[in-house]
This record gives sequence, structure tokens and C-alpha cells, in this order.
Amino acid sequence: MVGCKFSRSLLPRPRRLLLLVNPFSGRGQAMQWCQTHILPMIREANISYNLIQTERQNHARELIRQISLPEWDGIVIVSGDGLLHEVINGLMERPDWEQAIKTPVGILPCGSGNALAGSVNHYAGYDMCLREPLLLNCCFLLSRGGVRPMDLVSVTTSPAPNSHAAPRRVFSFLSVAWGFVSDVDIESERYRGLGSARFTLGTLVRIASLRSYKGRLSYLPPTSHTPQTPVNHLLPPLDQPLPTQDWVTIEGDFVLVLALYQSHLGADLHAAPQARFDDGLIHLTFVRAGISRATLLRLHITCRAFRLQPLSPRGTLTVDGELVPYGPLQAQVRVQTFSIYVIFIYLFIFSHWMITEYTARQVYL
Ligand SMILES: Nc1ncnc2c1ncn2[C@@H]1O[C@H](COP(=O)(O)OP(=O)(O)OP(=O)(O)O)[C@@H](O)[C@H]1O
Repeated sequence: MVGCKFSRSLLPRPRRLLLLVNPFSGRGQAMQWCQTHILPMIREANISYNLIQTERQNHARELIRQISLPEWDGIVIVSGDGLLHEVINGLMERPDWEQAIKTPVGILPCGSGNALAGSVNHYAGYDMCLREPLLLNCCFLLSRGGVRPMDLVSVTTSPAPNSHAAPRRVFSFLSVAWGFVSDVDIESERYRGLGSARFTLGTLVRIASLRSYKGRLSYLPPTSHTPQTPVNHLLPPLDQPLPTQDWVTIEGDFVLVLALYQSHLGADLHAAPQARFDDGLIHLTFVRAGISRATLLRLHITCRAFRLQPLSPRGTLTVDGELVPYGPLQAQVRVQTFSIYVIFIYLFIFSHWMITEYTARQVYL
């Protein structure tokens, strides 16, 4: 009997996951898919979990700011990219953020865009897929395990209009968009019932009446010899001029500016094939409006930081697909190789734990 207790205490405890479910993400199927696909697979993998349904915007963010993180081996978002954006920012707003951001985080795609899930699916070697096949691949990866470090990008946005607040900083894992991409993202909200097809319809509508915006885009190419020093060292405050050395500035009419740090902008949109989770780069695509629509000029470059100054009075700007105040914005990648400023999240966990536990049980039996 004593021997039995002693042996059990040596066994690793089952993994504990906090599942955060947005019941309204995508076509509103997240809870249904939990019952039919996700929970059976998690139970089968002998993982214990607590499931919380988010009740409103920023619910997850507030929760993550307060919870005791050591109780959890990982936080899994059962939703789209917007809820992951909340969770990452909740982790970074904690006083213990340096430790907190090391908490493994996973995503089980139930949203409409599912960009990060698309990137994970791609780098796991699976063919591009959507909806339940994508969810099943991600469930399988979650159960099988493996974690990867990932860069975050620190974005400074303008304060809300008529507010005297200071510029706001948010952390981004996916994208900053201005013009065509953010217009489609926000305007297609009204077709949410269509799932990912909402972006196709939104794109067709926007192409039919293509807009361009005046603006100034400055970026710091990765080849510049910048010193590796602390946070946001590449950028002066938003209201101060950029250094002239090393920076490249373009001014004119833009159809779109898209900064992406994952390979996918949606599960079926392989927009930056060269991007890797921890390449320390922002993949910047911009399309300039030419004399006619036939002369649109698309450029793709990589950089470590950029500043965008919209000069047209109205427009939409998004960070990870979420609307932010329209106005000057700047961003810089925070690379996981910085020693004290190591910023990374882990995607998908536990294979070695499950193997260890299984082996230990077999030995015990
Ligand atoms: N219970 C809720 N009610 C309303 N909004 C919520 C709720 N829970 C989370 N949200 C907010 O809903 C927004 C969209 O969520 P999410 O990104 O997860 O789904 P999605 O937009 O369908 O997917 P994707 O981002 O992949 O297109 C997020 O800004 C999130 O903060």
C-alpha cells in the first residue's frame, strides 16, 4: 500500500489546460465543436481541463490578468485570432509579464479567419484546409505536443480621437493592416454568418470600388546595423521624428499596407510564405496606387520596425484584425533572442509528458 502511494507520487500529474471559448466566434459553432471534436480528444489524451466561455469583449483579457498561472500548463483559445490577441495582451499587462508570457498558448480554430491556425497547420506539414479538417489537425497537434517560440511585435497606436491620453501600446502576434485589407476585415463583419467566405465577398465588394489613401510609410530594413538593446530601442516616441540614418521612407497613394509576421493572413491565405514563427522579421507588403488601376505596384520587403502616418483624414487600421484608433502608428519586432527581453509564446504542448506518463504507468503496472 505504502509502495503504491510512493509510486503514484512519482508519476507526472495529468496536464491541466485552461480552455477559453468564444461562443460567438466564426459562425457560432465553438461550443458545438467542443462537444463533438475537442473535448473527446482532450479526454482521450488524459488531459484535465477547465472550460470558460467568454461573455463579452475583453473578458478573457481581464481574466488572464488575474489568474494564478502556475495552476495551468497551458492556455488554449477555442476561437479566432481576436481572442488570442486578448490573451497575449492580458499576459503582457501582468506585473509578472516576463514569466507570464512564457506560458504555453495554443489555438483551436473556430473563428472566421484563423490565420495563426493556418500557419501552424502549414508548418506541421498538412495541406491547406478550413473548418473541421483544420480544427482536427490542430486538436491532433495539441494532443501530440511540441512547442515553438514565437516573436511578438510591439505596436504603438495613436490615442482615440478627441482624447488627450498618451499613445497606447499593444502586443501583436499576427498583423497590422491599413487600407484594402483592414477595410475588408471590418466591412465584412456584416457577413459573419458566411464564415471565411465573408472575406471573399468583402474583397469583391471593395475591388468594385477600389480606394487609395495618402500616407507616409517608413521602415528599418533588417540589414541596418542596429544595436541590440532594450525594448522599443529602434523607435523614438510616436510624435518625434525618426532617425534619418538607415530608415527608408515612401510617401504617396497606397491601396494597402500590410505588416504580417505569420505565413498566413487567413487559413486559406498564404500571404507571406517566407515568414517563420521566430525569424525576427516583419513582412511588409504595400500596394501603391499608380496613374491607373492597371499600374498598381506591389512590393514586399522585410524590416525590423516601421512607422505608418496616414495622411488621408479617414480610414481603418487594424492590429491582429482588431480595429485601433486611426492615426500614426509604429511597430517593432521583439525578438526572442534578446536576453532579458525574451518575448515568446509556446504553441502546443505536452508530447513528452504524455509519453513519460504512459511509460511510467506501464512500469508501475
Ligand atoms: N462572448 C463574447 N461576446 C462578444 N464578443 C466577444 C465574446 N468573446 C470574445 N469576444 C470578442 O469577439 C471578437 C472576435 O473574436 P474572434 O477573433 O475570436 O472570432 P472571429 O472574429 O470569428 O475570428 P477571426 O479573428 O479568426 O476572424 C474579439 O474581439 C473578442 O474580444
